[in-house]
Amino acid sequence: MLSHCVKSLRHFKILRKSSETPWNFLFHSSYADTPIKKSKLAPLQERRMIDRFSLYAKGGEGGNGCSSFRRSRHESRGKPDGGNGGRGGDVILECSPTVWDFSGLQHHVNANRGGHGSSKNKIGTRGADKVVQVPVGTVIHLVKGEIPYVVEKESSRELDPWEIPGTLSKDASQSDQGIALSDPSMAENTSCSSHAKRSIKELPKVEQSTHVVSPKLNSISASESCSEEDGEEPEMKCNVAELTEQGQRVIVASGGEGGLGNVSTFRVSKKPKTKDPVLHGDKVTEVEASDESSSLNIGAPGSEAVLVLELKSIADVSLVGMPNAGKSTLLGAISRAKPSVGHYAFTTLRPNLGNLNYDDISIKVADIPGLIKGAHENRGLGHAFLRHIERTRVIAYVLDLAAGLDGRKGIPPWEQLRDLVLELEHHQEGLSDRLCLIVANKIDEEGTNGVLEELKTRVKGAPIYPVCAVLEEGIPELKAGLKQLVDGHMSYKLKIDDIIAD
Ligand SMILES: Nc1nc2c(ncn2[C@@H]2O[C@H](COP(=O)(O)OP(=O)(O)OP(=O)(O)O)[C@@H](O)[C@H]2O)c(=O)[nH]1
Repeated sequence: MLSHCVKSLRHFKILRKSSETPWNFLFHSSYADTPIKKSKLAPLQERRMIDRFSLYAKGGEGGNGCSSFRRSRHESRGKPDGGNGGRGGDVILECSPTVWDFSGLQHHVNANRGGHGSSKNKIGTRGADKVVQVPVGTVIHLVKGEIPYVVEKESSRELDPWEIPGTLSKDASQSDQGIALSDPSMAENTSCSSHAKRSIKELPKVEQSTHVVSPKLNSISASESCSEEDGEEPEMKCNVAELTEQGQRVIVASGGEGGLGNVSTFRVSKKPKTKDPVLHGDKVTEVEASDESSSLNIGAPGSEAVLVLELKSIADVSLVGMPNAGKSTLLGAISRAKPSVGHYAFTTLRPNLGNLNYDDISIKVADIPGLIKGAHENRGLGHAFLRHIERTRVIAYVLDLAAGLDGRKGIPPWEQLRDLVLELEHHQEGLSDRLCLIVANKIDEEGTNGVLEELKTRVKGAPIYPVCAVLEEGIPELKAGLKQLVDGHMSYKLKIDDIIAD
């Protein structure tokens, strides 16, 4: 009875403490210096995009083979009947359009180990694969481990040059040569992929409707491309594989083979040495196998890989402009996308995608967060978003016609254009050298007609489309121009010399 009272008193004290805690917590949290962490459920635009991610992947260990003997009245010495261990699971990256960035990923991913073999020649179960969903446009760089191999759907098509990372500045023939092993680094890569192909025969199929092909590789040598961005990763092999289509899969770490059961080892060494057989009913289980067979019956470890995943958006057109130029408003006007719009700079924190539907084709447009002068040196939102422009075919420069009008702090549109082109060139030489057009936005504002006329005299080499994104004026003409550029009926490229700035 006394002990019961003591217990309930303790319980009461605990309750009192816990009932105080929330108040203390609220009190402290409201005056805390540290910023409150944003919930994972915050709207996408409020969260910073994670477009580069390091991942350690380990395939599951193979299960051990079993060593067991079956005895019957006629076979007093017993026949081996231990089954093989099951294969370990693979770590697979799968391309999914429902994933935006790498924020939902874990840095360590281990696949499950295979089941152990058992008596009556039962093979261990195959370890479960770990499937990690990554966004469309994920490029894989390899820090350690083997080059992953792609398990692609039958319907997969050949990639266009702007979709293969690193080939943008090269012409198609160069990249073809690269793939045809003109480059020694490629030879190395391809030897790895052929190794992968060899090992594929031993692996069970991941999906019945799939076939295994070598990864899309390019001819950039690892050290060359990695030294551009991160000095601390000198050994990294860049762009070893990429995921560009929904459902595409890449095995980045494969499971180890299962160990052999004594049914199989018996065939390998015809004289199995057994010690101290222990009788379980009509079955004899070997307590200690010979050294040779014991090494064979242990499951092999899974392969390990250290990867860096990088996201490069895939769109046909990217809207590139200074903050507040009206890119998000424009994306909303030309497509059904509903990006956030604000009258302050850097409303857009991650690229928004929209689909532009025509009778015959659909064009994907990406609204790239605002770039400012020095973006390539990580100013503003930094150079992370310049990467997304690398993977688009057409650039639509969105200029704010009203920015430089009297009494405003902004810069005139021709200077905006020059700064944008220079930023692209600083990030990657030749990045601005692709099909483009100019969107002269905010034509509804007073005094912008004169600015537009001046823009036309100062910029040659690319068509200028005057629009008012908020009122959706000039949108049909712009949509027609974008279509003509994308389907190749129009071809304009802008050079820095085509812009006359002050
Ligand atoms: N007058 C006028 N204002 C516009 C027009 N288009 C956009 N705006 C305004 O310009 C401001 C910025 O628009 P956004 O679409 O957020 O600009 P943004 O380029 O996406 O800006 P960031 O997210 O900073 O890159 C908003 O207040 C819009 O209402 C236009 O055609 N005319």
